[in-house]
Amino acid sequence: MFKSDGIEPSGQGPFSGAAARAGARAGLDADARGAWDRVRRRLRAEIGEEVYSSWFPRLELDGIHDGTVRLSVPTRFLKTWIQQHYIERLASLWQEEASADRVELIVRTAVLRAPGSAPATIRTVTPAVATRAPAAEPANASAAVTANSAEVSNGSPLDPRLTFATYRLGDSNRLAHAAAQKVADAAVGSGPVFNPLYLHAAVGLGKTHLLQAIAAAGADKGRRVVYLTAERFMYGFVAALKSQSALAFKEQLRGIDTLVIDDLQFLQGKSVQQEFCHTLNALMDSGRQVVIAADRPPAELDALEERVRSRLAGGLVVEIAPLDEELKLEILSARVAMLAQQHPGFTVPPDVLNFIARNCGQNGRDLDGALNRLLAHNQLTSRAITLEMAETAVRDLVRSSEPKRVRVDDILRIVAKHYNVSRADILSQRRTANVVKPRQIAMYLAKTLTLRSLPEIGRRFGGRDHTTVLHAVRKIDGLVGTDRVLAEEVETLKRLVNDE
Ligand SMILES: Nc1ncnc2c1ncn2[C@@H]1O[C@H](COP(=O)(O)OP(=O)(O)OP(=O)(O)O)[C@@H](O)[C@H]1O
Repeated sequence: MFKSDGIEPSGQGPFSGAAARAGARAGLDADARGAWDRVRRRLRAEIGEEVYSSWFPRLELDGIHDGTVRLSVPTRFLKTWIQQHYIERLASLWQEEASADRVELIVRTAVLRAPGSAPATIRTVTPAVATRAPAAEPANASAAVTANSAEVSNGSPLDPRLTFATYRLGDSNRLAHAAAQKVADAAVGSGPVFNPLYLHAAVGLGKTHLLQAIAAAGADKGRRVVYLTAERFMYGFVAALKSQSALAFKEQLRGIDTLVIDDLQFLQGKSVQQEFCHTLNALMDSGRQVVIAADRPPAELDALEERVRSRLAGGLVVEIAPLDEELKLEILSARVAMLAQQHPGFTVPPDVLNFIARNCGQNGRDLDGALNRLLAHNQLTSRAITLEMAETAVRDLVRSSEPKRVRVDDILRIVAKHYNVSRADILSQRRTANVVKPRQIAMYLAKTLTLRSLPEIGRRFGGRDHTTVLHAVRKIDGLVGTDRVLAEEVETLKRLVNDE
């Protein structure tokens, strides 16, 4: 009996927690590594290079404990596929090579991925035509695995929330948005505008949102649009090969007007890549629009063949940069308005939105997570959303997005040294300008870089009232927007504190 329990549990146990698993992986002993090498070699020999390179390169051994082997993959889709087709085989290989009596297969969380590797995104893959579908449910991998290749070539469903109307604009995404809008606005039957349009960005910065907006707008205009994740393309092609319907699969894909491929970094396997390349060429050569997103620029898609990379780089390549604070606030406000439609009375005060924008991560998904947390607390406890409540509700999210915890003591020491005053000066009641400025900056840093509440910071700064801290935070916050020299000083100090 082989168990598979989905996403990494966060509970206790021999395998629990990111650190434990990272440590387990790093600390695999020579026996485990040797057995893993042999299992892989044998599997590869049995199923052939082609199939192996489509499904197994991202399977990792996380550890062996009490006779149980734990393997992980980055997506739920891969997990389901391997679970359904190869788990028995993997189990008997492990039994033979390491006398293991159990194999567990789990999905690695984004936090656990190896440095530089692709994020563990999970996409809805239920087969459907690329027209407006009901709001996407969480990934339905088993539906994908039982789908056939023809269903795949119809594309994945679109989330009706991801449209141009709900996409917020800032400096970091203006160009990507303009290019996407131009592609979507092109008259039906006219040639492609930029081909391919290639968007790249780190996790959660809105690539899928823009891609789905293009697909939805195209479908609304009557274009035949197919939106697929690279994984789904890969699955469709392999399923078509198996059922000997590859020709039909290719023809269906080549008969569309717009092909939208998401998460291209996940495309793997030589023949899958070749097929992708043929599809790309066939579509582009016959004047159809191709739109692609990935987590890195074409030149850095190391797993892809050079000719695919250069074809991709030949269109318009646009990066979406990290969200700045203003854009985060825009996204948060729009999201609150959306949540309020489903949960009348749900409001989030501006200071809480500011706190989340500053402290709860760098991307749209982090922001969604923080707001969902507030909503849950609000609904479950009936407590109004205040800054204090938010600090408690999202405390762990703040921590996980900070590389390390910053201490107020470090801030005091670094700021004092920088402005050539003593720590005692900062904590004193003196109000001369040369002391007031560093004190206010230190309070601002304490509020923005730590989890301390205003009253706590007041206490750490010589027993001051929380309104004094609030005044300082607001003042520096305002000055940072208008005084470039001060903004640079504050940035330097932040770096010094974070490097501590
Ligand atoms: N500019 C934006 N306006 C509105 N919502 C946004 C914006 N950018 C990101 N989001 C929201 O943030 C969340 C994550 O965005 P999305 O899934 O598009 O990211 P992604 O770049 O595709 O990430 P991944 O690389 O993990 O696939 C979504 O809920 C999305 O709607």
